[in-house]
Amino acid sequence: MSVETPVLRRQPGLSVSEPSFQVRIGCHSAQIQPGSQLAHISPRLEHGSSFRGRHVSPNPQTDPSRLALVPTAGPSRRQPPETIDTIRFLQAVTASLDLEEVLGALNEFLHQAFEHGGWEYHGPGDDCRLTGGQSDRHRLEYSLTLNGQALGALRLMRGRRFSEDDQQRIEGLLALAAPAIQNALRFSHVNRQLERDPLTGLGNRRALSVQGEQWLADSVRHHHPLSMLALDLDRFKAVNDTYGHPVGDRVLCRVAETLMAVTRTADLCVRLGGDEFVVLLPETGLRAALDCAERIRSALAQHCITTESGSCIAISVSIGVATLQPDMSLDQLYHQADAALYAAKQARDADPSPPVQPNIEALR
Ligand SMILES: Nc1nc2c(ncn2[C@@H]2O[C@H](COP(=O)(O)OP(=O)(O)OP(=O)(O)O)[C@@H](O)[C@H]2O)c(=O)[nH]1
Repeated sequence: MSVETPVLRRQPGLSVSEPSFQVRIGCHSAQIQPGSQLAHISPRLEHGSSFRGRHVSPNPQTDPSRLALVPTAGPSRRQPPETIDTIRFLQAVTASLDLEEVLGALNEFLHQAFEHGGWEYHGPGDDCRLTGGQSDRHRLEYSLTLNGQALGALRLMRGRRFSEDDQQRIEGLLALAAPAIQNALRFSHVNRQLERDPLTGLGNRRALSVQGEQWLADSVRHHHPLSMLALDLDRFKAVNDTYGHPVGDRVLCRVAETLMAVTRTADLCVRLGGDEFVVLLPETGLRAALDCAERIRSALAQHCITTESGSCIAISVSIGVATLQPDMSLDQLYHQADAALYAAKQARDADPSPPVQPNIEALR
């Protein structure tokens, strides 16, 4: 297994929006000089128009929109330069705002031209990794930035070495694709924000719907269990009334932190609104869901929120537990969990002394 060291060039600017675009090669980053624009796309170019470091010429097939990116060093004897239809390339990578589709289109194009066998993409955060094809021996790796924004890292793999010509043409295409990758990253960021509860940072109702429908379909397909907890704080209104909303907000945030701490990374924690939360537990049956509910309850009961005046606010929560039954929809699963929660609250109200049994109910 070898990681190919991309060729470091003296004039490595690969800019379509110079001077702020960089293709960083490996751990070395290239400073773009103003005026180092290389792959300027214009259908009205005279044959043989030359740009610094890159030679752009129209396709000999007389189609003015078909441009070839050819290294100025001249075509390699080993491998004649291939014509790359940049218009079609741009149409393909900009056709969607979905990151997976953008990278799919990019790699399909790269595969046609360079026959790489596999690729891996790591987004700028740790939360996104996309792959295609097969891992292979020779690797070309780039970390991409555009206008100072990190766009993640792309690794291309194939069984034979990438020549310098290959690398130059790949870098030109990455430069062209960079704005599409940036737009897709922004789009996914906006989508994530739409699914986030601004106060606690947990998912919101939309996240529950999007992720829940997917997990429900997976559960049905693979006959795996799926459980849901519906949580509601006990007498939260009194906290707000006594200590004020900012303290109430701190309580809500503490509940969110606790949910995140005691559930698995694979679980989804959501604030539906007010003092209502939902935890969706994939691959989890009723017994394990009840255990999870008890872990949440006891973790919340162990700590209190200290106010500025030194008061200590205990956090108590009621929890309803439900497990997916055949032919149930996500809404029905939620209504089951909510009905169990209602039963837990009723049991609490029937006996207003501090509960001997935790306020956890499951409808079976
Ligand atoms: N601090 C704060 N309070 C909120 C927020 N959203 C809703 N609330 C308050 O949450 C409280 C919810 O109280 P309820 O669920 O009606 O009742 P409760 O006092 O918890 O009573 P039980 O559920 O019967 O135990 C209300 O006082 C709302 O005003 C918020 O974002 N921040």
